[in-house]
Amino acid sequence: MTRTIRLAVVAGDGIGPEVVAEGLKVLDTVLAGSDVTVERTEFDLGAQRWHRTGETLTDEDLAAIREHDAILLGAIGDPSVPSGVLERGLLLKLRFALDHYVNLRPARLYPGVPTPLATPGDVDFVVVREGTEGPYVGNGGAIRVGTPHEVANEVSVNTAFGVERVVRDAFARAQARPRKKLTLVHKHNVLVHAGHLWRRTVEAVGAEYPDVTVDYAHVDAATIYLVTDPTRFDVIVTDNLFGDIITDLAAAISGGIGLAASGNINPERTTPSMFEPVHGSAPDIAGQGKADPTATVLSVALLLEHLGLTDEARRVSDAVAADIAERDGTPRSTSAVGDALAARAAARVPA
Ligand SMILES: NC(=O)C1=CN([C@@H]2O[C@H](COP(=O)(O)OP(=O)(O)OC[C@H]3O[C@@H](n4cnc5c(N)ncnc54)[C@H](O)[C@@H]3O)[C@@H](O)[C@H]2O)C=CC1
Ligand SMILES: CC(C)CC(=O)C(=O)O
Ligand SMILES: [Mg+2]
Repeated sequence: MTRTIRLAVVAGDGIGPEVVAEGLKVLDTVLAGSDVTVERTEFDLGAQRWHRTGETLTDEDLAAIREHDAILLGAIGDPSVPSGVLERGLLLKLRFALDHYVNLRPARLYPGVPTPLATPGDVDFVVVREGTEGPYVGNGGAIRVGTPHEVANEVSVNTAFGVERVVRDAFARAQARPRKKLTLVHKHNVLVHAGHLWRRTVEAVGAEYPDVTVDYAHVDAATIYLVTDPTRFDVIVTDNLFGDIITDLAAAISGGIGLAASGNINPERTTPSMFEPVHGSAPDIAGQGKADPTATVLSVALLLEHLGLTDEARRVSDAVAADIAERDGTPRSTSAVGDALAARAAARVPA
C-alpha cells in the first residue's frame, strides 16, 4: 500500500534554506523506491516575506500548515528585521499555535567527534524542554521606555496543566530508556512559585513511575555538570528558557551546534509536529555554503521516526554516524556534506 506524507517546508532565513535543501535531499534519497511519497508544500515565511508584505504568519498560513502531516523548518531570524519580530511572530507563534509542548532535544556524542570536554565519557541524554509556556509566552511589557525610569517585565507563565503534561511525557521517555533516570532542571531556590510547581509535579507524577530515578539540579549547577560530568544525565525536563539555554550547551559538548537536532512535538498528534535544527539562522556564515546541514538531517531522522518510518529514520542516523566517524576536520561545503549523507542513506538495492 502506498502512503503519502504531506510535508510543510519552512526554510526561513540565513542558513535555513541551505540546510533544509540538504535535509530534503537526504529525505528524498532515503524514501526513493519505497512506497512512501512525500508531497511538499514550501511556505514563503521569514525576513523576505516580512519586508515585502509586513506579514510574519497569517491565519491563512497557519490554516494551510495545519493541513500537513509534519513540518520541516530551517531557521528564523535576520539582522535586517527588528529582533523578536520573526522569532516571536513566526517561530514561537508556530510552536504555540500548534501546541508543540514537547520540545525534544537529544544530545549524543558520536564516536570520533571532537568535544571540548576533558573527560568525554558517554554523552547520551535527551532534553525535554517545555515548548508553550515559561518566559517566552509574551506576557510582558514596558513603561517609560527609553527613560532612566524604564521598567521592563517578562513574566514566566507556568500552569499546572502545562507542567504536568510535559513532565508526564518526560517520565514516559525516561521509563523507555535503559537508565530510567529523570533530572528536573530549574531554579526553585529563587524562582519559588514556578519552581515549586515543577518540583511538586515531578514528585507527584514520579510516584506513578517507581522504576524511574529522579533527581534535581539548579540550572546554574546543571551547566557545570554538563561540562564536568554529562554522564549523570539521561532525561532532563525543564522549562522553555532553561531548555533553550542548556541545549545550546548540550550541542557544544556533543560535537557542536551543527549536529544538534530537535523536534517540536504535539504528542496527541492533533497538529503537525515540527522538526528543526537547534541552531538559528547564523547570519555570520549565511550564503557561504559553510553551514553544517547535519543537524537538519538528524531532524529529518526525528521526523521519520515520528511518522513511524523507523527503518528509514535509522538509515538516516546511521548515515550520519558513519559520516561523522570519518570526518577529519577537512572543511566540506554544505552540499558536499548533504551529498555524502544522502549517498550513505540511500536504500541498498536487493541483489
Ligand atoms: N530555531 C530558530 O529558528 C532559531 C533562530 N535564532 C535566530 O537566529 C539568528 C542568529 O542567532 P544566533 O544567536 O547567532 O544563533 P545561531 O545558532 O544562528 O548561531 C550561533 C553560532 O553557531 C554557528 N552555527 C549555527 N548553525 C550552524 C551550522 N549549521 N553549521 C555551522 N555553524 C553554525 C553560527 O555561525 C554562530 O557562530 C537570530 O535572529 C536568532 O534570533 C536563534 C536560535 C534558534
Ligand atoms: C529564537 C528562539 C525563539 C528560539 C531558540 O533559540 C530555540 O528554540 O532554540
Ligand atoms: Mg536556542
